[in-house]
Amino acid sequence: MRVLEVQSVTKRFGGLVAVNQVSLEVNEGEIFSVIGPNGAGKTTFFNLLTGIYTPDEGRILFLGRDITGTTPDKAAKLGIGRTFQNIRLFGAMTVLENILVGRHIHTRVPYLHALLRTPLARKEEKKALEEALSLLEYVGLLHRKDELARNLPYGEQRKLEIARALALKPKLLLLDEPAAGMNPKETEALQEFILKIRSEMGLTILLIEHDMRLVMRISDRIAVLDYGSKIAEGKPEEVRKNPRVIEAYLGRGAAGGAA
Ligand SMILES: Nc1ncnc2c1ncn2[C@@H]1O[C@H](COP(=O)(O)OP(=O)(O)OP(=O)(O)O)[C@@H](O)[C@H]1O
Repeated sequence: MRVLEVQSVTKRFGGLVAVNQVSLEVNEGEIFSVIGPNGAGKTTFFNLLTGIYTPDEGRILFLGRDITGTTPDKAAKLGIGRTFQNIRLFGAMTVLENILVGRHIHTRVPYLHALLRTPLARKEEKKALEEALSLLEYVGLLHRKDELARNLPYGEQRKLEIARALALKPKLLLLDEPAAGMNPKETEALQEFILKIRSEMGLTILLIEHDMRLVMRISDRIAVLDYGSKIAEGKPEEVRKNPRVIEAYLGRGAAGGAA
């Protein structure tokens, strides 16, 4: 089944074409990576998928449904979860509270019930709490549940951010540079974690990542953006050997970043 179908999507910022007629399809269960030198348009592309930006041209279909120009809230409700390049946790809230915040859109208690703390509201709250605790246990952060998010080691903050996205029960998970700032050991653990949630939670994953080792190991397919345009797509081995991809990276020199 096709989870995501992007048809010739373009996004301009004034005279700059940040995403230029990009098309791609992602199938159920795939780990699909979007790579490219700095400024290639990767994050803008994610922002188009999650309704932060509306494309100037093109269409986006999610599970066959046209979601072009959706809002971030609706995208989340439909089943698109994401994490951000710069960790966006609520630092002054506990680990558990961060998960509960992520989950609230699935709580179906009418406002008045919540306000009056009716039995229905209390039942929903209990369910939310149980689910949050079991998610924390699943990702290995249960022992941290009462700690403030900002006091967690970096690798665990990243994990918590992913867990918060998982609390929305997404079908498609967008990870924007999850390995950024991680040491090799943390990156390896992250790799195992992504593979685990993909298979055990039946997720489809779209990944932006600069760590080429991780990308090459984990991806089923890769699309390469350069100056907003897709210049290559294929299996890791095909992309690695593609002369246009090599040129795009080498052309930017060492300052252009590794991905
Ligand atoms: N809100 C915005 N307004 C104007 N220009 C923007 C905006 N967001 C992104 N851009 C520009 O669009 C281009 C693509 O940026 P984007 O952040 O999508 O690239 P990226 O591939 O994610 O880069 P990086 O790997 O450095 O995160 C860049 O030239 C950037 O400066």
